[in-house]
Formats: sequence, structure tokens, C-alpha cells
Amino acid sequence: MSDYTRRAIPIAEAQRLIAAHARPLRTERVPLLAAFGRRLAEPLVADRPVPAFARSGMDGYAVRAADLAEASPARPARLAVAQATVASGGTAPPQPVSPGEAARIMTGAPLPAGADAVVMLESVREEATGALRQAVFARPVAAGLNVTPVGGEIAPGAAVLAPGVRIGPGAAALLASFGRTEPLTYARPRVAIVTTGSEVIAPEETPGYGQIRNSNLAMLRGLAEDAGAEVVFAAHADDDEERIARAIRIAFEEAGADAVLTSGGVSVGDFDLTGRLLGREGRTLLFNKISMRPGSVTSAAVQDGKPLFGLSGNPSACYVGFALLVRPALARMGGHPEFGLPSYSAYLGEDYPKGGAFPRYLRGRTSVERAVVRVTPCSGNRSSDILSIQEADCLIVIPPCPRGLPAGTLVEAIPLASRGDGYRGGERT
Ligand SMILES: Nc1nc2c(c(=O)[nH]1)N[C@H]1C(S)=C(S)[C@@H](COP(=O)(O)OP(=O)(O)OC[C@H]3O[C@@H](n4cnc5c(N)ncnc54)[C@H](O)[C@@H]3O)O[C@H]1N2
Ligand code: MOO
Repeated sequence: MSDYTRRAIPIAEAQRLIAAHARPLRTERVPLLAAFGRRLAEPLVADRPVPAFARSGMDGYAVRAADLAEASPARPARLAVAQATVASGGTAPPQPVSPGEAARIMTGAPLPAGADAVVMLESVREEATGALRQAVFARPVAAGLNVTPVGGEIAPGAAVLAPGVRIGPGAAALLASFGRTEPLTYARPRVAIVTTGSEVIAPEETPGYGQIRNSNLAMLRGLAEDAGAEVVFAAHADDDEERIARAIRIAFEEAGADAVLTSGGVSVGDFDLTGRLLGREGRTLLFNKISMRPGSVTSAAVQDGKPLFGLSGNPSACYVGFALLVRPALARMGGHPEFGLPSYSAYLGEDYPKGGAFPRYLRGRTSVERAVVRVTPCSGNRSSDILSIQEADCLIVIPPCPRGLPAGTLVEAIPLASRGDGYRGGERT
């Protein structure tokens, strides 16, 4: 097959081919505080109720609601404050509250036996006559007021977290609550990045004529880390077949990468050497063209069951290739239960006049106004643009169509995990 007659396959087929080689990797126990961003490899089942004791939600008085049934501002109920304040963290259960008694109690403390409600401090007046302390209540309260019963949030035996869940703040708090300080997690995929191109120089250098700074390396590193991967090797190779081949060899063999990403050199130009290397050295080429824009030149191969992604050198084409193929692959390798891309439907915010035979994935921004969700293409949507990578929060899918789509068309949008926060300062383009 000559380079000029590549067979473009639909993105769904490319995703299927990649998914077959993206399986969750090894598992390992790691300290909880080092587990952020990893995925859980075991279920978390509640071995105790939460809360484990009936818990006060307020600073106030623990009472028996029945004692306040007749209370009114004109005839308030008076209860004897019989015991020391019930604070959280006690070592033994507090004394029971008998009929006619109230106990001062603090937020988070265990409710004494007999009590069934907590009245907040601000609605109670306390009177002292000699050694006698009395709490004065002007209103009845419902049993259960300001009390979380045993297991009121989580019952024992409840399935709290399923394997595959990403350990973010919520999962970390739950694991800590159940004492799982060394959870079993999936290893982060080890990713190597090889950028290519003789015109590409390091960011710290000053470009001479025709040179550009390497932005893809920084971008891909951010994308890989956002996808839960660990970048174990990064290199740049000039347009020299042997140098590129060597960098890929080092990536797999010495750095032990589970996946290798290259950027550049996958089109049909005289110096597009990466593409030719993909299917060599014992690797199997999976595809070298996808019917989509941008990123049509995105290619992939496998070596010993490990994926090698040939991403475009054009920054936005590189970004889109990553979002549609690499991100779901890395997530799956890191323990995500499936290979998939979430999407939502939204109305196109403005006319998009460009048609084409391939579906387009436009960097776009989402807005919600009066419950209507709109997505609007960023203005710089060329494959070579970078600004829109910072601005976009989604990829808008424009299906193949002869003349583009009018504003108001219902379209699909793919949320970007690694999105800018919509702010880059200065004028929005
Ligand atoms: N005759 C044809 N020409 C082109 C075709 C085609 O089908 N026939 N496809 C076009 C499309 S679509 C794209 S996209 C580009 C893809 O080119 P490559 O992926 O091979 O990338 P390069 O040629 O190496 O570079 C493209 C562009 O990106 C800049 N670049 C490269 N690496 C970096 C980097 N690390 N950081 C920032 N920028 C980078 C490079 O300087 C070029 O400007 O091909 C079209 N041509
Ligand atoms: O891969 Mo190119 O980005 O289709 O423009």
C-alpha cells in the first residue's frame, strides 16, 4: 500500500482496534495519600455503619421530643440539665437522658440513650437557680430533629465504591473513613512521548528562521498525566529514521513504557518518517488514516501488545487524536471499566459553514442559559492552532455534510477532561 493510498477508517473502527490492546495493567497496593488519580482495583464494602452512633448535627441540647410536646412561648417546657456536656470523642457512652432531662451536646457527639432529638443552642434559654440548671424550650420538636441515626448515611454491607473508580477527593475520603489506607489500585500506565521534527526546537531555545518551539511535548505530558498516566520517558528526535526508531526502542525496552506516543511525521511529506516506522521492528500497524478532521493522519501500531500512537505534529490535530484515542486507552489501561468516550447533546451556538466528507471534531465551548445547553466552536479551529486548545471545554462533532450546519442544530459534544478553565486573559478570540 503506497503512502498516498492509505485506507481511511472510521474513528469508531480505530477505537475498536485500539480497545483490543488497551487492557487494565497490573495492580498494586499504595498508600492512600499517594493514590490520587489512580483507579481502585477492589470494591469498597462498608464493614460498619456510618455514622456508627446516632450523631448530633448541632451544638445544642439532647432531649426526648415527647417532653416538649406541650411547649409554647407562653408555657415553655423546662428540662433539668442533668449531666456534663456530651462532646464528640468520648471514650464511653454518655449517661442516658431520663424523662424531664436534657443534656447539653456538641456537634458530632453521640446522642445519649433516651434522647431522640437535638435542639440547637440558639433556640434554647438556660436558667440557673443555685446548682439547678434548667433549659427552657418554647416549641415542640419532631423526634429525629438534628440527629443522624446509626447507618443514616451508609448501612453496613453497602457497596460504597466499585473497582475502576478513580480515586479523587470523594473516593479518598470514603477510603479513609473505612480505614483503607493502602488500597489495591491499578498501576498508572507508563507513557513515553517522542516528538519529532528537525524544525522543532526546545522551548528554552530561541527560534531561528522557520523553527518552532516544541509545544506538543508539554501538551502531551499534561494530557497523559490528566488521563492518569505517568510519563516515564520523553525525547525529541530530528527527522532521521534511525534516531526516531531508536527513541521508540528506548521508550519500550529501556523505559518500560506501556504505551508510546509520537508526534509528527505521519503525513505523506518527504520527511514524514514516523509513519513508515510504525509497522516495523516486530510491530503490527493497526491503521494509518482515520476519516476525521483534524487528526486524519493519526496512526497506531502494537508492539508486544502495547500500543504505539503516531499522533499528528499539528498541535490541534495531535490534541484531538489524543482525546479520541489515547485518552480512553490510557483510562482503560489504568483500570477504567470500559473503553469509552462520554458525550452529551447540545445546540450548535452559531452557524458552522464548512461541510466535508469526514466528520469534524471542533474545539468548542459549552454554555448553559435557562437550561438550554449550547456549544460554540472556538474561532481558531485549524489543525495548527493552539489557542483553542486552552479555550475549549468540548469537542463538537460535525457529522459529514455537504454545507455545514446551521445554528440551533442538535449536535453531539465530547467533554474534554483536560480543559482550560475558559480563561486565558486578554481578549477572547
Ligand atoms: N500532501 C498532503 N499534505 C498533508 C496532508 C495530506 O494528507 N497530504 N495532511 C495534512 C494534515 S491533515 C496534517 S494534520 C498534517 C500532519 O502532518 P504530520 O502529522 O506529519 O506532522 P508534521 O508534518 O511533522 O508537522 C505538522 C506541523 O506541526 C508542527 N509541529 C510538529 N511537531 C511539533 C511540536 N512538537 N510542537 C509544535 N508543533 C509541531 C510542524 O512544524 C508543522 O507545522 O499534514 C498535512 N499535510
Ligand atoms: O490530520 Mo489533519 O489535522 O486532518 O488537519
